[in-house]
Amino acid sequence: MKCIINYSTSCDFPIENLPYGVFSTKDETTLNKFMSLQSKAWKEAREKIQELLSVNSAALQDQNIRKRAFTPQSEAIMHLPAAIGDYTDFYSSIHHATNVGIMFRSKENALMPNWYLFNNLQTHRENNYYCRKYLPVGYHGRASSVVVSNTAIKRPYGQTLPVDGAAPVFGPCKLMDFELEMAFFVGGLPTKLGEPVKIDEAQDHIFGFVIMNDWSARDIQKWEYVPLGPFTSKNLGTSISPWVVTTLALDAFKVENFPQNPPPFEYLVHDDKYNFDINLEVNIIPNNSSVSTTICRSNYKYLYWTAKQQLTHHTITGCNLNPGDLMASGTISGETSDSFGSMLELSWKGTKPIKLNDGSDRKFLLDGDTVIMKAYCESDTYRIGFGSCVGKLLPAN
Ligand SMILES: O=C(O)/C=C/C(=O)CC(=O)CC(=O)O
Ligand SMILES: [Ca+2]
Ligand SMILES: [Mg+2]
Repeated sequence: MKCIINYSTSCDFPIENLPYGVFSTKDETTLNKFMSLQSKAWKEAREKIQELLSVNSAALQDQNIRKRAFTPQSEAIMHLPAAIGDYTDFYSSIHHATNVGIMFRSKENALMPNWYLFNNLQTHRENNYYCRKYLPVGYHGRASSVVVSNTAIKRPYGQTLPVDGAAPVFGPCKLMDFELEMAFFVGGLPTKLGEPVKIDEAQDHIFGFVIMNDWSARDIQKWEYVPLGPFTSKNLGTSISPWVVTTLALDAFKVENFPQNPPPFEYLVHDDKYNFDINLEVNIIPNNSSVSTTICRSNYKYLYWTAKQQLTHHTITGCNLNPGDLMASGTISGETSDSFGSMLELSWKGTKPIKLNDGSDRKFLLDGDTVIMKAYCESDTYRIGFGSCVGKLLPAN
């Protein structure tokens, strides 16, 4: 496909991508209505826009029409792509779940039996194909605190337990972290309460993906999470990138699913590929510095559970979905230490400081740090980028 607009091969948004977003010079305030159309309409819109943008199309040859049709990116102020009614965060990377479990609990109790049932004392890495993994663990997050990229995040106050067995203290979070995630927007007609979405229909409700930073206050989390899971440690702000890259654009980058052998319960089984080869990276720029350091390189394909399985499991009890709902993958860590998707794991609870290119080091985030997450797929001929998800950490009040 050749586009009417010139761009370099490293451009995130070629004609094969066509992400959707909302910016303030337009009348459209959210994409919920468009997301609520059914998947054949998403396909039709994409094909029409691709046709209009291709070099052979007559429609945009007229300079006046072009002026009306395009807004320079520099003049557009990006907003959240949708009014997010509900937001859920999964926990679908087995590497992340194991690492956090070891640090929050112990090696023996790292994963709960619902995530992973140990058959013997082997680790999951030795025993990966022989043990049972039951369900995509998740928690209902706080939709009101999801913000668009470039919104600053304030270090929160909270209760923490500095010494096991001693009394908790109240003060600013000392172990501020990011979580490298991707999230998908739910699309299609709203579903009805009491009517689960079948695994074969799940793809019709997955509109497209964004990059997500689930900012996490680790010391607050460790004290508060038992037994209902994370609460205030995760509602201080969750950042997403503004452009929703459609599942149609990602189709060319499908790869094998993570092996699930023996298979999960029938309602979660699907044979088709629904995993994506999306390169992910996290960069940190310290306060008053221009020196960026890439501290993590990971990939969406390391996730154990697919987005279809997440969505189907979410609705198995009859929970209803609305277009514009957001479902996040959970932190995406690979097996190797350079692919861990959080500071908690990269610095192994602060025991292994991370060297930055400006000479400083980090155990957790410092005030003024800017966290920049990027995601892209690459083929020989083009690149499907997600842009970036950026946030600066401000000091506590
Ligand atoms: O208690 C634990 O094992 C950890 C829970 C989380 O950190 C929740 C979370 O946000 C999951 C994730 O991003 O993978
Ligand atoms: Ca998370
Ligand atoms: Mg959050």
